[in-house]
Amino acid sequence: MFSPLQAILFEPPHQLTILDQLLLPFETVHVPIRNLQEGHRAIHTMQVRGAPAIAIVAVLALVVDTYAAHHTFPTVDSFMSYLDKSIRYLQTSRPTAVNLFEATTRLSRELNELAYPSDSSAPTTTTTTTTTTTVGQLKRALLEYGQAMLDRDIQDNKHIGQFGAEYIEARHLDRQAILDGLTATTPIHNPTYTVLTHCNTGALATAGWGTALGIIRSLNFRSIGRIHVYCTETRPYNQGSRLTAYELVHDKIPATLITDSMASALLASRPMDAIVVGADRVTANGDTANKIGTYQLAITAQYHGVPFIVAAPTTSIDLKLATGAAITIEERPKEEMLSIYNMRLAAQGIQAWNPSFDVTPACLIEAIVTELGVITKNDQGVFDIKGFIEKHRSL
Ligand SMILES: CSC[C@H]1O[C@H](OP(=O)(O)O)[C@H](O)[C@@H]1O
Repeated sequence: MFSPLQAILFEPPHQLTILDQLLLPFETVHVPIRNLQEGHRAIHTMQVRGAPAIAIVAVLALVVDTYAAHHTFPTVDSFMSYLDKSIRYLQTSRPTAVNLFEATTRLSRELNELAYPSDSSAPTTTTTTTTTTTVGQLKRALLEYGQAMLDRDIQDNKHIGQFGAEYIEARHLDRQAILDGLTATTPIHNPTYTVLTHCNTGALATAGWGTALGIIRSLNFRSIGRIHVYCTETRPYNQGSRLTAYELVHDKIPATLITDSMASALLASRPMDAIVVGADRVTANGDTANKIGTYQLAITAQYHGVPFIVAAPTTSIDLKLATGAAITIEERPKEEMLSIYNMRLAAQGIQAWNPSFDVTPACLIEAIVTELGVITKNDQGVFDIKGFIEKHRSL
């Protein structure tokens, strides 16, 4: 049974259904995903979107496809060959978010290790019994991998929410104390936290709770009645006005919608505890690809002395890329910018540039909130993301 903010419903092993986000908030329509092609199309057309959500839908589309009654695999090799071809196809759906690539690459590695165990490490014995993996075991492993992605994402987001809320509370006291000349330990009674967010990074972009919006949810839970959220429209897909506003109203979190062009004027007009955004791909140095408009929010945050915080599960971190210069930025059809709901918004004949993401350099980012904790810059003023992950994964 779908809940109102649920983007993905998986009823293993055969049924995957998504909420068609192109129609929100005006219509609630659930769409079955029965095979790879339908999964690829749902991601490519942005019926489902959000870096974590598209990775989960891609893998679960592969699950329901391989479990389809008509789909038989006579040998392990035939299954693995189909898996490899399917993963390459799914990876063509959208290029910028790393989550889909990370999830499917890890899936391929794990299933190959299962299908073709390397016995080279096995001790030599006089009588060897080789246990061959069956297609059924591989399909089961694929199903469990997809289910684990759903479960892990929600847990990651709850941790991100907790770490991020605590960080903003601490910064609020620090900032308030500085503003009032008080010591950082001076209790500030009845603080009101004001945060600005961009795009949609909530339950609709993930398996639940959300990343940047997950931080806002956690902050709201801890400070009921003492938070006000500003969200940008996020043209041209309007993730903010259509999806984030929808989630904030659903959760009864006090919030105000602004146009993208109002952000600097907003920061100039009132105190802002933080700008909190999501991420599609964070590179090893902390450069972050996120929804178009994020970069200019980071610039205005810097100018106004407002903490700029990125919320990113480690599944959105790409340590293979040294900097953001190497990130592929998706360009969407210009028609998505020139019209809305089939209504033309611009003069006929005008050209349009429609990049779906931009890259915010690490120098404009104060903190990266992950499920392992908050990454801040070291004494050299840079992020050591690899070192942070290795340290916290070993704990
Ligand atoms: C936790 S969602 C991360 C990221 O994905 C969104 O992009 P899109 O709506 O195009 O899939 C946006 O950039 C969010 O910040």
